[in-house]
Parts: sequence; structure tokens; C-alpha cells
Amino acid sequence: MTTHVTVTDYSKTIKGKPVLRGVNAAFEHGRIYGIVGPNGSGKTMLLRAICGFIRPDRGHVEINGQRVEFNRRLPEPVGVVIENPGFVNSETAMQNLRYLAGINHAYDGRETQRLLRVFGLEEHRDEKVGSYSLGMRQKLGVIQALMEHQPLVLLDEPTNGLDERSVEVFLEEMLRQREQGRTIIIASHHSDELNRIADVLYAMGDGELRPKA
Ligand SMILES: Nc1ncnc2c1ncn2[C@@H]1O[C@H](COP(=O)(O)OP(=O)(O)OP(=O)(O)O)[C@@H](O)[C@H]1O
Repeated sequence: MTTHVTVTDYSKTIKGKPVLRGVNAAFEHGRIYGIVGPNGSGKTMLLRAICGFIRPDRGHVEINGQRVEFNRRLPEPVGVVIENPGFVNSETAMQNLRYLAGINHAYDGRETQRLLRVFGLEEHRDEKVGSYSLGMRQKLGVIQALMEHQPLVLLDEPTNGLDERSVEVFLEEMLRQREQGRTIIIASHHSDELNRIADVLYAMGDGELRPKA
């Protein structure tokens, strides 16, 4: 199996505080990776690093063998939900999804409808996102990250705000996405959820990443 994403000796200090300390990791196609760790341990920062949103002090990230450069176009499209998905509140869910997919010319109506149905948002798709609950926004964020069939999907705390039933739906959908060969990296402090679906679990602690025992 080819290695899809590699993180090599990646270190970053922000305002005098080391937030990533010599992180090494490899992520392969068709697998789900879980990164668990307490608040502030550096999980979000690692996802940001993979996307090229921060500039390393040392080390690098490669996607399909190509270097990720700070603030540049990524070597391939990546589906991402990091922190708050940036939706326009005064537009409907569908308008937001169409707009975001339009940026990459990647709108797939059938897949988008399927995901809206799976996550129970089909009947709310023409409502303004401003009227959405926290959980609904979260689900819309996950749909947006998946709808373009990006080979690499990065999800930061994707089940925050989801009720029990919706968590189950999310976990099942992740397994379905894995079958399609996607590389899925999920950061979460819900280790019980990740335990159920992840092929590989990492623990993040104080900026250091280790295989989870
Ligand atoms: N803009 C910033 N300026 C200074 N420090 C920051 C900034 N963003 C993050 N940090 C610090 O980086 C460290 C790692 O933060 P990060 O958001 O990656 O944690 P996390 O593991 O995702 O936490 P959570 O579970 O709360 O989302 C924290 O100590 C945080 O205070």
C-alpha cells in the first residue's frame, strides 16, 4: 500500500510555546487514523500542518510524495473540517454547499443529496444555516468535507454537538468512506468512538505524537 501522507520531524513553536515537537507519522490510503489527546495537546495544530496552514520551524509534510508548502495550493484536494466550518449564515445549506463545491468545480449533486439524507438534513437543506443548531452545522461541515470525493479527509472533533444516533450515523459513514479507499484522519477527545472505527490510533500529548498503547 502506498503511503499517502507523511509527516517528518515536524516542529512548531507559537509565541514561545512548542505546540508540535518532532512529529513523525505516516498515513495510508484506505485507512482511518484516530488522533486522541486532551484539549490543547496539538491535535488541531497537526491537522493544520498537514494542510499547509502553518509554517514549520523544522520538518515537513508530504502528500503523495509532494511537499506541502505553507499557504500554497495543496498537491491534491483535501476534505477538511477544522474548527468552525465557515458557512454563510444568511444562505441556505444547499447554497453554501453549492458555493463551496463550486470553488473546485467539484459539485456532485447525487453524492451531496445522499449525504444530506444520511445525516438527516435533507428536509432542512433549504433552511438558512443561521437557523441551524450546533449539531446540524457540524453535520453540514462533515458533508462539505466528504461531498467532493477528496482522497484525503481531515476531521477535527467531528462529533462535537452530535446526539447519540448521529454519532452512530457518522461512524458508519466513515467506514463506508474507508471502503472507497479514502485516507481519513480524525482528531477527537472521544477515544471510545475512535476505538471503534480507527485502524490506527495515535495519542497526542503536549505536542508529541505516539502510537496509542
Ligand atoms: N494562535 C495561537 N497562538 C498561540 N498559541 C496557540 C494558538 N493556537 C493554538 N495555540 C496553542 O497550541 C497548542 C495546541 O493547540 P491545538 O488547538 O492544536 O490543541 P487541540 O489538541 O486541538 O485541543 P482541543 O482538544 O481543545 O481542540 C495549545 O497549547 C494552544 O494554546
